[in-house]
Order: sequence, then C-alpha cells, then structure tokens
Amino acid sequence: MALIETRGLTLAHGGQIVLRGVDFRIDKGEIVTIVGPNGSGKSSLLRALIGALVPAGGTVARARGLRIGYVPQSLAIDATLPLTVARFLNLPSRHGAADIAAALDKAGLPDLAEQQMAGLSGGQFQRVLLARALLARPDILILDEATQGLDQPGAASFYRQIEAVRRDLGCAVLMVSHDLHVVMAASDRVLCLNGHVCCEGTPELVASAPEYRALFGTGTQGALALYRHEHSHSHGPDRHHHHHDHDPDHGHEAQN
Ligand SMILES: Nc1ncnc2c1ncn2[C@@H]1O[C@H](COP(=O)(O)OP(=O)(O)OP(=O)(O)O)[C@@H](O)[C@H]1O
Repeated sequence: MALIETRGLTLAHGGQIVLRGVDFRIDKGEIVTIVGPNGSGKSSLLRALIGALVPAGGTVARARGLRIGYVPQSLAIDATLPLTVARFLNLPSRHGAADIAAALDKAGLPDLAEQQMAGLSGGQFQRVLLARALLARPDILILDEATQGLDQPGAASFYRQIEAVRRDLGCAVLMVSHDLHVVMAASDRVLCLNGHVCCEGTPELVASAPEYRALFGTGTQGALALYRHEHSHSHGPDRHHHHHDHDPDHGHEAQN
C-alpha cells in the first residue's frame, strides 16, 4: 500500500488550473524528488498531498494514520523575539526534553537547545525545522525547497543529513528541489512537472528525457554527469533493478 497516492489529480487556484491529471504514488522508505520550473505546480502538489489544498479534480489517498513531517521553504521569525530552539520546538505542542534532544541530534544539531533562534545560521535554522518535523515521528518527510538560501556546500550537507535521517528512521522522503545535481544522485525517483507530469522515473531516465532537457537545457548535462560519477562510486550494480524503474502501467509521456 502506498503512503500517498493520487489519481488524475487536478489542482487550481481561483479557477485557474495549475496542475493537471497527476497519477503519483510514494511508498515506504522511498526518496522521491519533484523538479520543474517556477510556477510549474510543485508547491501546489505538496500542499494537496498533505491535505492543505483541495483538489479541483481526481483523488488523493493517504495511508490510514499516516504521520507526515513537513519542512517548509523558510519561516519568518521576528529577530527581536527572545526564543530558544527548545521553546520553538515546543510550539505548538509540548515535547519532553529527551524527545527534543533526540530530534536535534538526528537533525545534526546536538547541544543547540538553549541557543536563540535569532542567532542561528541559515543551515542551522533549516535543521531546526527538520528537527521540528522529526518530532512528529513521520512515516514520510516532505520538504519544500528546504535548502533555499543555503550555499552549495550548505545544501549538500543538508541533503546528507536527510539521507542519514532516512537511513535511521526508514521514513520516506518527498522533496521539491532546485539543486538538481545534488538531489538527482540521492533520489530513487524523480518527477518532473510543468503543469502536468512531463516525465518521471529514475534520475538517469529523467535526465535523459527530451521533455526534461527541453525544460532544463544544459543544466541536465551536469546533473547526469555527477549522477553517473556518484553512481559508479557509491552504489551497487543492483540499483538499476529497482522496482520503480519505468513502470509501463504508470508511465507518463509528454502530454503537450
Ligand atoms: N494561493 C495561490 N493563489 C493563486 N495562485 C496561486 C496560489 N499559489 C500558487 N498559485 C499559482 O499556481 C501556479 C503554481 O504555483 P506553485 O507554487 O505550485 O509552483 P511551484 O512549481 O512551486 O513554483 P516555484 O518554483 O516558483 O516555487 C503559479 O502560477 C502560481 O502563481
């Protein structure tokens, strides 16, 4: 049973359709990345999956009792407001000190509980948001461009943390990202949106798809090269036999 599954999902804002006919599923433990140009419907899809946006058509099914940890793009916090990390993590609901320490540890921030939120670096701040998502003991972590504002090493380090969390907790990870060459290497599957699902599959398959190349042009070359490099060094030969490799019943061709 899928953690989350959509059928013919169509989304609209104020009567304007922004995403059409999406068949999508994510299973236990999978890492799936959503890419696509600005305005292609990535955030809208995430919001529909967590139940914050009502579909204009089609269905969204979530596994019964599914626990979702959501990491937003960013969060505005008044810099003049005295607020420690521990107190922030206790909003809106309280957690024990041990749970908070464990979540911070998993997010890569041991010993940070008593620091002021306003004093954190961008990378530390995003990890606090990750710790907050982990307090929900999620079956699935959903991240919406969680590395926006981080530099390249900062983003890479954040994604390594996400992979470590996935290994530890076995949760699925669904993320929207613009850091293509970083996430391509780390994803089981990539979904490329452009008002509809323009292509979907293993990172390598998507990177070589004409629909993807048309959208991302030369960026594609770098993504593919790095993916192959990482692949040859860090994964076994079985990776290509993953059961989510292009499934003909679930395939998405260009619909333009
Ligand atoms: N609350 C809203 N009200 C009206 N239109 C919206 C709303 N949210 C999004 N849209 C529109 O829906 C379309 C898809 O937006 P969405 O944020 O899902 O795209 P995105 O792929 O996440 O974009 P980005 O990469 O810029 O974050 C855009 O044209 C956007 O202007």
